[in-house]
Amino acid sequence: MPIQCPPGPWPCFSWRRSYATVLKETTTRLAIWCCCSSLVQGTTENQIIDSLQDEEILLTLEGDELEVVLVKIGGSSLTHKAQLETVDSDALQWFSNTIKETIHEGFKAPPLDNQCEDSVCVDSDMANADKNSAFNSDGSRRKRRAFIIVHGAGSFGHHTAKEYALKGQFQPPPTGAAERNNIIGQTGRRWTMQGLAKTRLSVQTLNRLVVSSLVKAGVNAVAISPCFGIPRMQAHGGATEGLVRVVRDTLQAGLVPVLHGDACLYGTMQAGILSGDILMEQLGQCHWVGRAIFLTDVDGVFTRDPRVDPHATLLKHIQVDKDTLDIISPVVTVTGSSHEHDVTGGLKTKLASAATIAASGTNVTIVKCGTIGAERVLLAEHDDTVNATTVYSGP
Ligand SMILES: Nc1ncnc2c1ncn2[C@@H]1O[C@H](COP(=O)(O)OP(=O)(O)OP(=O)(O)O)[C@@H](O)[C@H]1O
Ligand SMILES: C=C(C)CCOP(=O)(O)O
Repeated sequence: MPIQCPPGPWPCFSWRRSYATVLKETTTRLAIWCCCSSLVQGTTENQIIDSLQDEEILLTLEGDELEVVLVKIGGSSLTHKAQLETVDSDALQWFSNTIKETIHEGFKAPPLDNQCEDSVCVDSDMANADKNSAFNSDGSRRKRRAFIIVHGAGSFGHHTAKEYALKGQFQPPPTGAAERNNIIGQTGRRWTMQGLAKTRLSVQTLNRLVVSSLVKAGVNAVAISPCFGIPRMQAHGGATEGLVRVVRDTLQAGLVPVLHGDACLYGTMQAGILSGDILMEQLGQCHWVGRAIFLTDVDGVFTRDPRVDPHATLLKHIQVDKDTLDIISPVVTVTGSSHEHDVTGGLKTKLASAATIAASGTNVTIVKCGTIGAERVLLAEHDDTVNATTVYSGP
């Protein structure tokens, strides 16, 4: 059968970019092969097909194609940021219930009326052909929602990090002579590592609360602790391949990965803080991630910090340049977090991560946790009437 190329031109800058962009616009493998092969000179058909096989395009579960949604619940919403190690139980409950209501059944515990004996289970709803069909009534393939969850640290981490002078890191660590110049004495090193150990323990305590709440709600969630869990993950990130692989394997098994900002090594003898916003940036650029959402404690991005300037107005759309990552429009002043213990840069870091994700072709929304608007954003049912900020790349 002749292969029909979808009409171009496609916005391709490199093999990777073209691959990712086209994937988000079509789910037809042959069309992808066709577009890419006509644009990437010197790449043979076999190389392209090998590459497609290496990086499986579609994620499916129980026969359904998955729409993978990457969501970060910020520490400002999940905790009372000013009070050491205090969770906001209402926010956590809202989050777990909302995820349960919006996720594909395949990520949930089986219904109570299913019968399982010696690991062999009979699905009580198996008889319902429509419910279990991989296709919609119009013949199109069913797409069901999967979530990758990242959470911030809030008062489980930022307080301790500040006490031990651990900072958010956004660039790779210095190496060679530059690193040797930074080497601190044994006492300094021990103190820093004590800070790392305590900060990590604190945020892992929150992670356990989040995972417990999701599991209690009936969601099959598992903790993935990035530093020391993902080989070579450091305070600035930098282990994207391993991270992506673990997250993907988890989803494919029908489990919801729950990651968190973390305290990590930075170089060989230093420590620093890996913000959940950096994890969002690393995962949000994957070609199989459909959307990214930041749930925070304000309605979205304002012209200025709304906690400082009551006249600040909400920006519903922010356009970023896909090459420079600069904000094209409108004018926005972002400062760090208004919470005094924050060590990872507040909204400034979030917006930089959002710009990078948007430039890779994934739409990003920033919205207030616990609101109807947030529920609509999670369901992809929002429009301009919802108070939220969408970050997208252009022109
Ligand atoms: N232009 C702006 N628009 C909106 N919020 C802003 C702006 N400038 C600064 N902020 C501040 O950013 C804060 C949100 O960032 P913050 O890092 O605290 O969120 P978070 O992701 O929920 O927390 P965490 O980093 O602990 O996970 C808001 O409470 C607000 O005060
Ligand atoms: C302070 C720690 C341990 C992680 C910070 O992650 P963030 O709250 O997502 O910026």
